[in-house]
Amino acid sequence: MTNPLLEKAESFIHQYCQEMNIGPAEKEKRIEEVQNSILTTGTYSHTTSELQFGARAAWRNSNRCIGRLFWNSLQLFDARDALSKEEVKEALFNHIDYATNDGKIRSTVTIFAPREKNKGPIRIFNHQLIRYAGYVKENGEVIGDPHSISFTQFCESLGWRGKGTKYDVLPLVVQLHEGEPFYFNLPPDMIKEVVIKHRSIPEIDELQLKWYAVPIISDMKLEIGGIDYIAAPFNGWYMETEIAARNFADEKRYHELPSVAEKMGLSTKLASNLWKDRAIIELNQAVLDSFKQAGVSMVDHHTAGNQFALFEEKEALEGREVTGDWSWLVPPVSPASSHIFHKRYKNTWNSPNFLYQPSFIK
Ligand code: HEM
Ligand SMILES: N=C(Nc1cccc(CNC[C@@H]2CCCN2)c1)c1cccs1
Repeated sequence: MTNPLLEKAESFIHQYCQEMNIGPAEKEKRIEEVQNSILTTGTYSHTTSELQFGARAAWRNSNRCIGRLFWNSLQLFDARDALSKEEVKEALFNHIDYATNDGKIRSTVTIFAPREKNKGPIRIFNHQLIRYAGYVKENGEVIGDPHSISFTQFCESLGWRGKGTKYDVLPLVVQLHEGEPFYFNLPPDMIKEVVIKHRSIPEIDELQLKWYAVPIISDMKLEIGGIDYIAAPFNGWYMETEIAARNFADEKRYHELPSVAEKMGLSTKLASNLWKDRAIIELNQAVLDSFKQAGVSMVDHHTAGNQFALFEEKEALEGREVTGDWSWLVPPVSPASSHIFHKRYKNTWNSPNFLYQPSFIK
């Protein structure tokens, strides 16, 4: 009778030992340790070194990520012993502080305890550690980020109240061992934000747009060698198109293109005026300039594409095939100007990896 966890564990240890140049004797010893643990306790625990390699390999295997060139420089915080509210809060604050690094962003992952037997582990309910609230007013008007409406309502059901502005930072919501979810606000001075201004179109500044500096995904599961780390927040830095061509531009997000076009003095009457395209380009330019001016790390979509090409070359030298999800890898601005557009990628899913997990909101 094959034990699925045993197979995944052995396969991961083989990969770890191969890539870390660990000899056969030490490998066999570790394999035996893991086998015994699984057979006696039903699970096993990673060494910190295995955890660090596993998280880096998971980033390297993330098919939808254009930023993978730097996979081997991911910083790990091992928070598997953080089991109380205070310790979890401390670990999350430490992540935000360390990653932000006053704007010189450091790619970081914090890994909390995995599911142990029946003890449900820690679960973070936020999509990202820093995210703006979304509200629907009586008259149906939406304030803030529409993408956050349901989570904002959930926070309010826990007793949280926002100011009701366009940029209210949501609280962190955590559940410990299947207990009642609890929330806590982030100290405002911990959250770095960038006000968006344009170098040569000052009218755009009048829109008073801003965005937070560090994207920290907190709702994905990190799977390593058959172990599911369901709380493993990770961050990199933004590619400008994410903010300027999606978060601000999508009709179902901040829907700012008509206002940007109007500030630019463009007529929005005819689609063939390409007013949307002109607005998107100037918004991308403003986001890039503002982040640079603020000393906050960010990559433009051309540089990111070139870095991805380098990643592909390096992987080929290592004898690894790059897997990818073309539809996510191509940037949403000038896609055909990127080499990615003209290539195909196998979208096979390798382990370790980051995966979606069922959202908690009922
Ligand atoms: C260092 C700078 C980084 C940049 C510029 C970058 C860029 C991106 C972009 C633009 C996306 C598409 C997001 C979207 O369209 O919503 C993405 C997806 C992704 N990235 Fe990266 N990334 C970086 C670092 C990281 C790190 C450190 C990790 C994990 C350790 C990571 C894991 C992922 C994953 C798992 C996805 C897919 C998310 C999903 O399926 O929803 N990335 N990345
Ligand atoms: N630059 C980043 N962007 C990013 C990466 C993964 C996932 C996401 C969020 N994707 C979902 C959003 C929300 C709707 C459509 N896009 C953003 C990073 C976030 C964390 C590490 S890198």
